[in-house]
Amino acid sequence: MGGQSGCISTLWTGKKRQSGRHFVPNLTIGAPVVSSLREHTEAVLDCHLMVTNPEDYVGPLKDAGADIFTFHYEATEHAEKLCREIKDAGMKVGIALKPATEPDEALHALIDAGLVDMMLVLTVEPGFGGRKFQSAVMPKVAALRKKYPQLDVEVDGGVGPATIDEAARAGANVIVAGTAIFNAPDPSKVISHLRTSVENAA
Ligand SMILES: O=C(CO)[C@@H](O)[C@H](O)COP(=O)(O)O
Repeated sequence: MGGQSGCISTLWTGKKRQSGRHFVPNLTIGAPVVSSLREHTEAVLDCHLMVTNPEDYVGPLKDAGADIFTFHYEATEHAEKLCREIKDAGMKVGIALKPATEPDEALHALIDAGLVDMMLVLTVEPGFGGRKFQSAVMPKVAALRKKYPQLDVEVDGGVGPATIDEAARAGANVIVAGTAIFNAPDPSKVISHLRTSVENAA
């Protein structure tokens, strides 16, 4: 979505990494799957880590070929150090916020310092696909877009044809969608719909 910033509108079918360690109740994929995917695609591998100690995964995901390492702001006491480690490893930094987490002064300082490439605003409680989009989170998206026109702002959770316009109007330029795409009779049609909505909101 160009929006105020001219950001390139894109729709990444990012790889979700919901490895356990108690941040979310379910285990899904890990670095070995990312590494296998890397061998077959040039696509952006945007790895959203829903893990308790994200610091432990910088090396494994770097070695696996991840492009974006997105960790949960709630899952570490050392966000600045982790941002620097991710960048030193040659990956982009994403910071994810659960619906109830608002950006605080420390997070704004990280973004202002240029340590954050993307903010992931979850519109569902993390862990499982197919949950209902929480419109109440949109003001957080809009505030981030207003304050940081150049920043990639990603929305994830319950995004589909019925909710994409709301997310795009709020300022999201990176969209994560699972159920809406994988359950669709024609997934490519849904992807085009999502991409068009983001581009039109620019
Ligand atoms: O994994 C999460 C959040 O933890 C899900 O939000 C998926 O990333 C997308 O799922 P859908 O809501 O699009 O089915």
